[in-house]
Amino acid sequence: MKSRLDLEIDIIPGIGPKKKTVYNNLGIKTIKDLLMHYPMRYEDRRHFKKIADVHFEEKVCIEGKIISVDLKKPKKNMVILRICIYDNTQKAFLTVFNNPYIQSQLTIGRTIKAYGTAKRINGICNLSAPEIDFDNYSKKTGIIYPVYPLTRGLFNDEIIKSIKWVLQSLNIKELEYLNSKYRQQLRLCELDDAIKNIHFPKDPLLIKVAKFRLVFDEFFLLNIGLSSIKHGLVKEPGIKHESSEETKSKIEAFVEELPFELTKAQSKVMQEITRDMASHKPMQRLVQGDVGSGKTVIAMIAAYYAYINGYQCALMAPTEILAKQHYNNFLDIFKNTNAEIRLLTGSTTAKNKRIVYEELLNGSCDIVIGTHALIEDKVKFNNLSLVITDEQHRFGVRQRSKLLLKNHLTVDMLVMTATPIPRTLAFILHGDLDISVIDQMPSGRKPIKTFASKKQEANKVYDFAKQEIALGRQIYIVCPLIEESENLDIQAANELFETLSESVFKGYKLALLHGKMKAQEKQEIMDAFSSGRIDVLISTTVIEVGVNVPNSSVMIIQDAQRFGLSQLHQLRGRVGRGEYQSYCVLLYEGKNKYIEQRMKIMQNSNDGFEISQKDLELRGPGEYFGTRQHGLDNFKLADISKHISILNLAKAFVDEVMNEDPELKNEENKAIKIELDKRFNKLMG
Ligand SMILES: Nc1ncnc2c1ncn2[C@@H]1O[C@H](COP(=O)(O)OP(=O)(O)OP(=O)(O)O)[C@@H](O)[C@H]1O
Repeated sequence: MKSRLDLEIDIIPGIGPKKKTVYNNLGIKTIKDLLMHYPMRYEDRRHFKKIADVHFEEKVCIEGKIISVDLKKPKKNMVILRICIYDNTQKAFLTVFNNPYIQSQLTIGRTIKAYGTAKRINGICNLSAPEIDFDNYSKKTGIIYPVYPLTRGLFNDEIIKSIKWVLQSLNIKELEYLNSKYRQQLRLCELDDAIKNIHFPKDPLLIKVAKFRLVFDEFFLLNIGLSSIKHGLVKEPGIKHESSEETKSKIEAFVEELPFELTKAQSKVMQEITRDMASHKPMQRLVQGDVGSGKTVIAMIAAYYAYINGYQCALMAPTEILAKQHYNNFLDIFKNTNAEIRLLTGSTTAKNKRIVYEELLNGSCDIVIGTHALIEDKVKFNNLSLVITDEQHRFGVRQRSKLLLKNHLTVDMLVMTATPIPRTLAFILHGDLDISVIDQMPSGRKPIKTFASKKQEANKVYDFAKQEIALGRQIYIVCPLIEESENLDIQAANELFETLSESVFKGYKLALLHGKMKAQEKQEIMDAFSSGRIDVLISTTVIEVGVNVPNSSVMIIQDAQRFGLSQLHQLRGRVGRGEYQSYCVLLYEGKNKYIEQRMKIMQNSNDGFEISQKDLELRGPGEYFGTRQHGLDNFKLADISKHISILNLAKAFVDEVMNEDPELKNEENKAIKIELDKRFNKLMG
């Protein structure tokens, strides 16, 4: 049976069709939505002050007996009441404009309570347009008063009245979905109490208790939802890769032949992946690592493992440049194997595409590397066992699950991301994946030296860059993305390119790279830069994603104040990839504490995880994660930068419940399942 709480809000007295539309504009359709429209702040109006003790310019509650009322009509349609009250200490004036209701209630000697900002007029306390309580009037004083997000045509008191009606007339106990055993274990209050107290708290402590419960709910439901997706997707058994001694020694030999020794962190992640691939359960693993921590080689080992088992592997990169780069790296590392490796991107000619399609279908191609071109319907595999996506950018969980659903659910899936996010948060963004972390850099890397410099000092920075060029190195100069339009952005890059070619870098080999260039043109420029034929590459943020040119040693970022810290860290990671000491110069403009603080963080830390944690704290989750859907924007109270401990509690509880009862079929979890089905989609946006 449908609960009355699921009914639309127009069952509430006073909400007609017009008001209903106004509420709808706030996203409030049902009674439940209304209950979840939480106050954005509170005014503590519990205590009354004696008029003699009132500080001016403060917001106060006062009460006193009416001793006189003065009525003025300065204009047509304007009535001003000046009510004089006295409380045995002093008198005060309440100035009320155009309020016939109050006017009708005023009798000398009656006690009146008011809340407002106290001003001193002629030495006497005056509250202009105060909120007034008579004994029988809806309370505005003596309470903690909730202040709600509003919209045009809706007043705070209307919301208060509507919510009060719901709390008095309907049974909100039925909202509870966690049994008392769980609540006790988690030290959570009951949901109906949380809702009552978040709206009408008698004590500030009760707001805390209520918030704790409601924040927990948001984290818990999103998380258990993601976890259910994971369990739902892995119902079918997957491909079990052979894990015999022979296979193991083949992998060891492959690793042995790499031009470097794996770091401990890489070895650990390799173990995690090969263990997943050797099991029947389809792998769904995310590899997180700082820029340059060596994720690609991990992908190669996984691909090799699939290959020696006679299966095919597909690697999907976000851009053509990256796909090509991976392709070349794979060709190099696999040169002593017989693996057939192909590239498939948007710019592959129709003829070559047909050939690759054919080879994938008949099984003669072992490893295919490409862009989104790989998920076209025409691409059919002979015996695919491993899909690797190099995300670089964060995809929403939903997009990825779509991608998975469209493809082969039972194949092993490896996701690589170069956007380190705080460990505590990774499971929210990637809650549908198991997570491996490469938390160590290859040895011998010299940490990049970072400097922040005012824009006016750019010429000094360019001189330094020239010294590096003289040593045989190469330089990146990054122009900011101008938010309003990509065209402006390109125009700015063009202008910088023209100016620098004509002035400080006259006689040097400069090139420009931006997002709107044709794929082939971009590729040619990147090839020229990779092979050392260009000294200075001026680019928009295109290069943020994973380009590897070990000879480049200086990264100059223009208008660095416009970038997020994580993005700056990503950009910086384009240098320091080879044997040379590398530098990153942040050219910035503007003077404020916030900018300087950010520049300092970049100078002091080279750790992507730490930087992203700071970035999150400074910018808040909304901006940090951008506009992509991930469920976080839809939290009402939960804030991942503030509520880490509640988040951890929710996560631990999700793990506990899902380990015991992954399909949420047990009696005690049935209500959770119902709540999840109702609320998860809302949380996912
Ligand atoms: N264990 C290692 N020892 C030395 N060099 C390594 C090691 N692992 C990887 N490398 C080298 O480090 C460089 C960066 O590796 P890779 O491109 O895989 O990094 P990444 O983690 O994908 O970085 P990004 O996210 O920035 O693309 C490459 O030139 C690679 O050959």
